[in-house]
Amino acid sequence: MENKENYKSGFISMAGKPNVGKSTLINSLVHQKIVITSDKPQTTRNSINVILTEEDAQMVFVDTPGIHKPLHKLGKYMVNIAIGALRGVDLILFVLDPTDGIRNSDRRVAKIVAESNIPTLLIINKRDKIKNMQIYNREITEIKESLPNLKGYLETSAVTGYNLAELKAMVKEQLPQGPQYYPEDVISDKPSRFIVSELIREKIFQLTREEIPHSTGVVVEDFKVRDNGMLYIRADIYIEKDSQKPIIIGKKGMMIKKIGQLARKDIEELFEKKAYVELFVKVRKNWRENENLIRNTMDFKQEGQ
Ligand SMILES: Nc1nc2c(ncn2[C@@H]2O[C@H](COP(=O)(O)OP(=O)(O)OP(=O)(O)O)[C@@H](O)[C@H]2O)c(=O)[nH]1
Repeated sequence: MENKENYKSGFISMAGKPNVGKSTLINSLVHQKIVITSDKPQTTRNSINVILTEEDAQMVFVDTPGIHKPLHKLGKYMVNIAIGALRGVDLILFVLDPTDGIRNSDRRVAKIVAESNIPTLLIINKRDKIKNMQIYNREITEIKESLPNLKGYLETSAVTGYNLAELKAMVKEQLPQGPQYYPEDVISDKPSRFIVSELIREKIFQLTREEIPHSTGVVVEDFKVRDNGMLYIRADIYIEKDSQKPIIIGKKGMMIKKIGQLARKDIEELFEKKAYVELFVKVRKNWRENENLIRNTMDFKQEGQ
């Protein structure tokens, strides 16, 4: 940890219901794809630190699962992680997506954010999709008034980049003076194999529908650089039912091939190396209720990062 004069640093937790754009905002702020996104709610399952280091500040963004009413043990785990990630941070970015209306689910998150008593910026995201902001005035004012530690308000678009420079400036302004927690070249606190398992999971979220994405877990069993400099990755995809197997594998193996191809593209870009990705599908009945398997898919093996 390096101490520099007049240097600012801190941990910034994202808070919001699922699908409001928390992960997309982080990727856009750091100009790199580190955390996964999809058009389906509950994509993020764990908390991940994404680090943005600049001349005068280091911002550690904590991506969190969306806060929702959990339906299974995995969901409870996710919500606990999201709420836990608000403890002890320097700033909360509370993200709303009004395109879906401002609802009780947002008010429940507002209550949790208010109770944390941590300085908060209220972010209205997906501004590019909103024609008339006026119609949300009443609900937004109500949410603002419910946050005793509100320090700022901003409308953004994580997709077009609208107001993201302003957002970064507002974040910096709120951060205390502090040390550089991570070396300059570190972009995430998670090991490579975890990020790889997330990239594979993202493709499943993007390519499959209904209960399939949410029933899937990915564990990277092998991650190594071969003598020829190529990355070799072997991963298991867990599903919950035999009937889901033909869907993940697809006709003549086309679906699993596509998942592997798209994941390989992202992996090669991120690690700047050619990669070989081998995927296996395994049925583990009700794995989302199984503590050990949840940990296997959420956590990671420490060796061979
Ligand atoms: N038009 C538009 N779409 C956005 C914007 N931000 C995010 N999205 C889209 O909204 C969807 C959800 O984005 P995510 O970043 O995965 O949302 P999240 O809040 O991290 O979701 P969870 O992981 O479920 O908590 C994706 O399809 C994004 O492309 C935005 O500013 N404008």
